[in-house]
Amino acid sequence: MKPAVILYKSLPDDLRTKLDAHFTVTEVHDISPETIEKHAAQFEQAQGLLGSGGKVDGELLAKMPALRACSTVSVGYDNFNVDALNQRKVLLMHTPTVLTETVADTMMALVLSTARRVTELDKWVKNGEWKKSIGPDHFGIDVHHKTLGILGMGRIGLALAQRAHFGFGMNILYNARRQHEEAETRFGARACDLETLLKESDFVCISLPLTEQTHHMIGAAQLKLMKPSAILINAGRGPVVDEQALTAALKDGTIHAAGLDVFEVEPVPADAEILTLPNVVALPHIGSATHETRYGMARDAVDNLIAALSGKVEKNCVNPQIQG
Ligand SMILES: NC(=O)C1=CN([C@@H]2O[C@H](COP(=O)(O)OP(=O)(O)OC[C@H]3O[C@@H](n4cnc5c(N)ncnc54)[C@H](O)[C@@H]3O)[C@@H](O)[C@H]2O)C=CC1
Ligand SMILES: O=C(O)C(=O)CO
Repeated sequence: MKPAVILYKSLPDDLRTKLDAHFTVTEVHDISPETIEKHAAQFEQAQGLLGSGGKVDGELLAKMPALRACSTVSVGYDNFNVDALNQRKVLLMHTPTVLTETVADTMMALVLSTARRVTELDKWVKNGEWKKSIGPDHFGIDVHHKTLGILGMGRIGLALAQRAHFGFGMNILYNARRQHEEAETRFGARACDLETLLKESDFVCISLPLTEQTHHMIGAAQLKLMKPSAILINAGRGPVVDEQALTAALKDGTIHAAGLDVFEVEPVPADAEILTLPNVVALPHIGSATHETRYGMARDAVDNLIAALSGKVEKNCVNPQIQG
């Protein structure tokens, strides 16, 4: 008999066919309390869980006694209680690598669009405001040869450094818990403490995971250390930045602008004050959202679940140590 699996994200047809070939699949809209109640028997029998978003915690695990593996269609896994999974010996699979370059592209897009006021001036032209050549009120600031500081020098941070250094001749600073030899050799990146990075960077770029340590790592005190001309880019997770403090800093000129792909609450409420600020470029968490990359993530998530439930895990596992 094929193992039972709960799918909570729709998949391209060919990948769904592949999943069906290996498992008995119950597709649900999400993993909300309503869905769990409605499909209680399927959740109870499921050995696998595949999807993205939604909390996977002790409460859910209690309703899934047969669960052996979770496969998230994401690299970030802050919505999973990894300790609870470890206790239950449930494997957690994710999709690093496949999305790295695309997310770095998105971060570079935020760097360019904030510095050169792309979205603001696009609206200005479309609203018929272009009556003569623009003056200093509408000028942007240069990106090339400036200093870009990276918080989270992992896969995405490294891909961003490559673009910034080779594409735009930028100096790279980074703050990390360990020295990153590859970044230093390839891009001349300089390791520094958080305070130095904030003080010296023209662009502070966040590609950090959300953890207890990174929650509100950037608040009012840190924003005050930044140059008034500096721009903050966040494509890691919203709660790494105290959004209230950021809103205040953007309003009073503590910093120049922000480019945000992630927010403390997602979807960000339409009436959030931060969305009213002209010096904010806001994206709806689309860091990895290209046709090619989203397909690659879904493909890897399917392969990851097949590997995990057949005892053949070789890569993409967050907690491989739990295997017997
Ligand atoms: N906006 C979007 O659509 C996307 C957002 N992400 C976010 O980006 C994050 C990073 O992804 P990857 O680069 O693939 O992960 P990674 O694990 O390769 O890189 C994360 C880096 O952050 C560092 N780090 C963690 N805690 C730290 C701390 N307290 N202080 C300093 N450095 C710390 C790690 O040592 C690591 O080098 C994901 O966890 C996810 O939250 C990822 C993909 C898409
Ligand atoms: O992969 C992730 O962590 C995302 O945020 C979406 O691509």
